Amino acid sequence: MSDRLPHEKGFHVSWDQLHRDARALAWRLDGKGPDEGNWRAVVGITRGGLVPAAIVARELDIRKVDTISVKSYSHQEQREAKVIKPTQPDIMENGGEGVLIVDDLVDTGNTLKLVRELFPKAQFATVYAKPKGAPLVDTYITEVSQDTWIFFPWDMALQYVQPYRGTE
Ligand SMILES: O=P(O)(O)OC[C@H]1O[C@H](OP(=O)(O)OP(=O)(O)O)[C@H](O)[C@@H]1O
Ligand SMILES: Nc1nc2[nH]cnc2c(=O)[nH]1
Ligand SMILES: [Mg+2]
Repeated sequence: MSDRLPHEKGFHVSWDQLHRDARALAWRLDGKGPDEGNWRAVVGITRGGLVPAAIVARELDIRKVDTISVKSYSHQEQREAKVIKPTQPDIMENGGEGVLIVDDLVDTGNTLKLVRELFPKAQFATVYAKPKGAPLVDTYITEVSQDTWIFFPWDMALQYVQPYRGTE
């Protein structure tokens, strides 16, 4: 069992909000790459990093997009982080220098710690960050408290809610 449960609060992110926040991340990273402001590739940490990585790659016109698959959670329970699919070998050259690594969020930092060992010279960016993991990210957009669980649009559906004042 994780010592991170239960989460007191929920932060529910819509597709629209995620798109805005991922664009804001791209805006912040624009022109900051080592080669005349450019990065040589974007790597999304699957699965959560896939959508933000695609948005950042589109905004910054980065055509080389790869993935690294890391699994560390089963629903809200944390397990040991494991790489279950690496990137192409050329992405790892020179410690990942010039590579932008994108994830949806950093929580405890376990996932990024593992990926940073593989890419010590890469730039790390997430859309959201919790305080414990925030020092492991170079750039992020929004910080939420450690006792908040972030719900992404792909984990939610529209549904009816009761009005605050019931009709008895
Ligand atoms: O900072 P940490 O405590 O390591 O947590 C952050 C990681 O947890 C989630 O991934 P998860 O392992 O749930 O897999 P998923 O991206 O496939 O949903 C999230 O997408 C981050 O990658
Ligand atoms: N969806 C989601 N996955 C996570 N993995 C670690 N923390 C979180 C979180 O707050 N939300
Ligand atoms: Mg993930």
